[in-house]
Amino acid sequence: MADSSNNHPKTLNFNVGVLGHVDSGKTSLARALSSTASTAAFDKNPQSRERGITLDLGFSSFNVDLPEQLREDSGGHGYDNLQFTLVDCPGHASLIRTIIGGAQIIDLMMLVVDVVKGVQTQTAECLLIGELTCPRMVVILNKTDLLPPNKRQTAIDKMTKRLHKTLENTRFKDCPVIALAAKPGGPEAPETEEPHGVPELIELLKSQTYLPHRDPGGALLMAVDHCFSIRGQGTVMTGTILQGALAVNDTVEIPALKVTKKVKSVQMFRRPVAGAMQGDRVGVCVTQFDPKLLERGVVCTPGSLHTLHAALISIRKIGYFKGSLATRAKFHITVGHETVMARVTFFGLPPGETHQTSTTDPQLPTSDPHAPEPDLRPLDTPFSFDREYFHQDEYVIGQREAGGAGQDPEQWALLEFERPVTCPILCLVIGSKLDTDIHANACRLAFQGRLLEGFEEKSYSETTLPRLRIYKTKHKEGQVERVSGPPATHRHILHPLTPLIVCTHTPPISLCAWLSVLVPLPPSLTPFPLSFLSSGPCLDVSHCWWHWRDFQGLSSHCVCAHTHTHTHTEGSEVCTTHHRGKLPALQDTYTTRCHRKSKKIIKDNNHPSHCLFTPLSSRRRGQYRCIKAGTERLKNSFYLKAIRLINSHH
Ligand SMILES: Nc1nc2c(ncn2[C@@H]2O[C@H](COP(=O)(O)OP(=O)(O)OP(=O)(O)O)[C@@H](O)[C@H]2O)c(=O)[nH]1
Repeated sequence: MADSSNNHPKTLNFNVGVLGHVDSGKTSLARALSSTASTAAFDKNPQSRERGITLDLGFSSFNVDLPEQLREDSGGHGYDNLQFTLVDCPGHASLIRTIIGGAQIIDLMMLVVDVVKGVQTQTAECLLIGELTCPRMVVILNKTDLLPPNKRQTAIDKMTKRLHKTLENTRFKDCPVIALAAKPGGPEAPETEEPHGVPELIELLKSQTYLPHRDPGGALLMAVDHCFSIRGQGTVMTGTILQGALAVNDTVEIPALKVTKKVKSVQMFRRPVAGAMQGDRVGVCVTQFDPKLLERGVVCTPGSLHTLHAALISIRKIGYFKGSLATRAKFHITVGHETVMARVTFFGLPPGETHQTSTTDPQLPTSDPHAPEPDLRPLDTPFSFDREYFHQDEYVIGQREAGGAGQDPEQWALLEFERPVTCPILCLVIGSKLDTDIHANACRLAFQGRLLEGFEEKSYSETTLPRLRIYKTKHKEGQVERVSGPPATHRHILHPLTPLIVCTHTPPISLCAWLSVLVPLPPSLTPFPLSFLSSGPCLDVSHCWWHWRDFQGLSSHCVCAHTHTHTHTEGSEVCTTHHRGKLPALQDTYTTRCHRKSKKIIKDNNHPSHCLFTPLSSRRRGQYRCIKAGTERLKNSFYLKAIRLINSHH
């Protein structure tokens, strides 16, 4: 929001992110550009902080005349001048955590490249972050003073060409590249040494500006990057308004601490204002709040943010990531303004199905209507609890060689956070492997996505998660042991000739699946009609979530089938109940087999599970190892049952 006071000119704030590899000269560049450097940006002296409401380290600004295109473009806004707020991003691993919050309000990115070293690992990562968050970019080739004067221009031209080639397949194709020296002579040079090429850069930046999308509507969301107290006034939180608006006397919430505070005053670059809106950098003064409680975080309209234990996101792999994206792997997830570890489960549409993708979701933020559209296709992908999804052991990559469009199929992921995170719905999510060696020359950013659904309850896995219907395909084969008539309980619903086929070599979970092999004998043994199989009378598929597909064949020797089953335990529970209650024949077969196998293990000293059957020293609790011992293997129903059997037979 522009300055509300009539005494001051109306200023348009334009946020410029300064990103690049470590030591490429980002801070030097921000320093060279900033005429109105805030005290917090370049002067860490606490006394200077107390002089007024200042901004956090890394934020500085400078004002210029309103460029021509904004005069024409500004419609009824009537801005008088333009303020560039520079967001100088840190290097190293902390970059990703810090920048994603800030990057969501960056209107333009300056990618700083050391002209001698060229594109380095982190340059590429910054480029990716820019692609995800920012519509425009300018590349700065810094440290040109290090090039020998006679070869300088040739080297700059060569590097510019290489960069254009690198950017060819990104949204920043044909973006401007400018060469300069932010601090000629390096650290040893005197402070008086003038930077080279800065006026040209300012002109270039002015030419690249556009009227950014600023909307005061909706709930307030402000990213706080610094918090400190001013004696006699209160506590000041400085940050950027990411969404909505803020005014003096508003009540705001600090969701991480679950407290609400009244806004006493608001300042923008040391000038008091009545209010501010999306895109503005502000200092917000509240009373009776200990600044030590909040270093970084968010402030919002009370009740507008949610604390999530898990979330469903749309997902797209970042092409440069070389590692695997496997289900159950852990990633660093940056969601909103927090980074937390989470376990990821991938899922997609059932094979052969495609989604109706909406490419114009009105809720998705777009900063610049004139900017080239990024490929947000998978991120827009709607999700519904009403349909079934297909479990994926890993992220599926599009088949480029097979003549396909080359795009990855639409897919989603379930994120289960290690600790709860507070964030808005539909916010950007970035998954990364921040523990990868920073010198490994590998991209640490693994995937991007958009948060579609959040699970706020701690017990989400029992309450809301079962609504998510993901199925797996299983292929099982078993020998037909015996074909007999149906059990008495089923006689009234089955054809008198219905056989019961008992199969061997089926582990407990699939034993449940084999219950479905209670089918009437077909006139000829193969093939089975699908519709008939999926509505088999043995199991009520609508309740137990077992379906049968592609029944491949049945003979007196071999049964072969594909099943798909939901991954939740509820499905198997129901099946087990069926199994125990209604099919004694199968139950007996399994019991006999368990007993036989456990005796074999007891005799075999070398069997890996032999130790589980060691007699206990305490005779009170049974003869063999306590079944509640809790090892991973004992959770398997075979061992539970086998030990119970052995104990009871003793
Ligand atoms: N010769 C020369 N040295 C430069 C130039 N710009 C920056 N430097 C030097 O490069 C080093 C790194 O500069 P910084 O501005 O701190 O780099 P940075 O990218 O902000 O570093 P991080 O924030 O730690 O990633 C310093 O020693 C600077 O003096 C330049 O134009 N020429």
